[in-house]
Amino acid sequence: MERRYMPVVIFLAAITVGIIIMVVISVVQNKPLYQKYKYGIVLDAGSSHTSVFIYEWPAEKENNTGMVQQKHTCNVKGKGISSYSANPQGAGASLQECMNEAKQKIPAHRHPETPVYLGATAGMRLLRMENEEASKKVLDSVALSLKSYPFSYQGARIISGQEEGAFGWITVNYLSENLRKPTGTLGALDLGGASTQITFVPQQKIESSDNSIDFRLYGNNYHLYTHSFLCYGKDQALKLSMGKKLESTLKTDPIELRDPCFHPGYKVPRTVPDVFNTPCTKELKLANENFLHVGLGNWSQCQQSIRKVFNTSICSYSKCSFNGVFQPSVYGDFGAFSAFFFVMDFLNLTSDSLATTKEKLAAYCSTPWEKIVGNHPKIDQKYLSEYCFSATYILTLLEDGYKFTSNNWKDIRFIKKIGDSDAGWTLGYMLNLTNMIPAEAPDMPLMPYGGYVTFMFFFALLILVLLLLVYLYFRRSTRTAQKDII
Ligand SMILES: Nc1ccn([C@@H]2O[C@H](COP(=O)(O)OP(=O)(O)O)[C@@H](O)[C@H]2O)c(=O)n1
Ligand SMILES: [Ca+2]
Repeated sequence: MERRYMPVVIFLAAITVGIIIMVVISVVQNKPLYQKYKYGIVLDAGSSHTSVFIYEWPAEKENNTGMVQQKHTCNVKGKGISSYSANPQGAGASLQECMNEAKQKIPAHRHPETPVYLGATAGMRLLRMENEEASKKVLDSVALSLKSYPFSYQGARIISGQEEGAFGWITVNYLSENLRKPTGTLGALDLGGASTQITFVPQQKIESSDNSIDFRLYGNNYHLYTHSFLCYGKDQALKLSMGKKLESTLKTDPIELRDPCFHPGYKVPRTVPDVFNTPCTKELKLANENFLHVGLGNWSQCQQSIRKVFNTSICSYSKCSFNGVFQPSVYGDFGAFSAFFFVMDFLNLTSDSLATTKEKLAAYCSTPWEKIVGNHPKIDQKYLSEYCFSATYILTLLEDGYKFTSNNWKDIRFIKKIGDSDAGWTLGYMLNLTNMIPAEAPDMPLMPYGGYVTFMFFFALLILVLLLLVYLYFRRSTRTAQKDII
């Protein structure tokens, strides 16, 4: 190589090394430490069963929207904790299997800093109404059990219906990444076994303070309408509805409850206290008698009978849903989860118009019980027998109760999960209690990380090319100058 080229080679090499060092440093300096995850555990102690949710999020990004994800769920075997009122120790013991699983799923060095919350919903609200002492014992028992694990125990309590509704709303909007954008939010419809919640941002004024809840999240104010109807979860609603029918048939002998919400050919002996063993039906008199529950399979009669559990004749506000509860007109899109999803998904009714949904459901309800059992031999007959009632209840609640119409029926999305995380109140509850949703928007870097590295690389490359061009230009002009001199 000619000697005179040496400075150019050294010059280019130095620039190349410089660029490499610059890019490497920017990558190392700004690389998010994705391997550092934090964890949180929430137990959803529902009326029918308890589920344990494990959430995880990258440690450095905990205040960004959409970063917390569901890592694992575990369904506790057996019924909900409220079913242990006669044997409170059993409630705590029932959690052991899932909590041991949580110990396996979360890295041991994170255990002491991992918060554990238990929130009990409508089943425990009902038990507290019925027998406060027993509900305390059950909560003490689950608390004692949770404290025996190496996690950071943060409490076991009965959450209010407003919390249940509002945190369900936060969950679905956090997961859909609606909270930092100017786009609208998603209303939340949650159907449990013992209560049901409706939560959305209304267009009209909220006339009752009980139904109003305000949040400031990521710099935006949200003024939410929420209501939780105790006794209007699908299992308690079935008791309400059967109770009403029983009242009018108890005089007949032999007692036969001819029920349009059950399939033709369905015939099951039951006892009257089975239906009246809840505070939801307490005003109805209790008689220790047996009756035969007989299915008729008539959808429109079923809907008529269900309408009787909604009192729409009283309202002291400008408008009401039912039972004198204020509700502004439903507005915007809604996510309908938990039993709304389970029931409608089982019947393949999640994507039809309201009219088609009714037609299909009417055909399903009138299908003989024998045929239904034949089509689903593996499903527990208790659950299988209730789908006609449950779906008819869902339609009646949404249409007659909440006042959805055939026009805005399509705005209801029946969902189980958003991404990998279940829709439900638990995620919102944890985000709130760990202060993971800041009131003000956190400062964001100018551009996303990947964009930043790419930008740095191409900018450095551009400088290199420019320098090279400048060098070549000067070399040529020097040569021309030298020629001119010669
Ligand atoms: N795979 C599943 C799980 C639950 N479910 C029902 O979903 C409801 C869940 O209610 P829950 O136990 O959360 O009760 P609440 O305390 O929320 O009222 C119950 O009626 C269950 O029977 C279902 O239909 N299918
Ligand atoms: Ca629930």
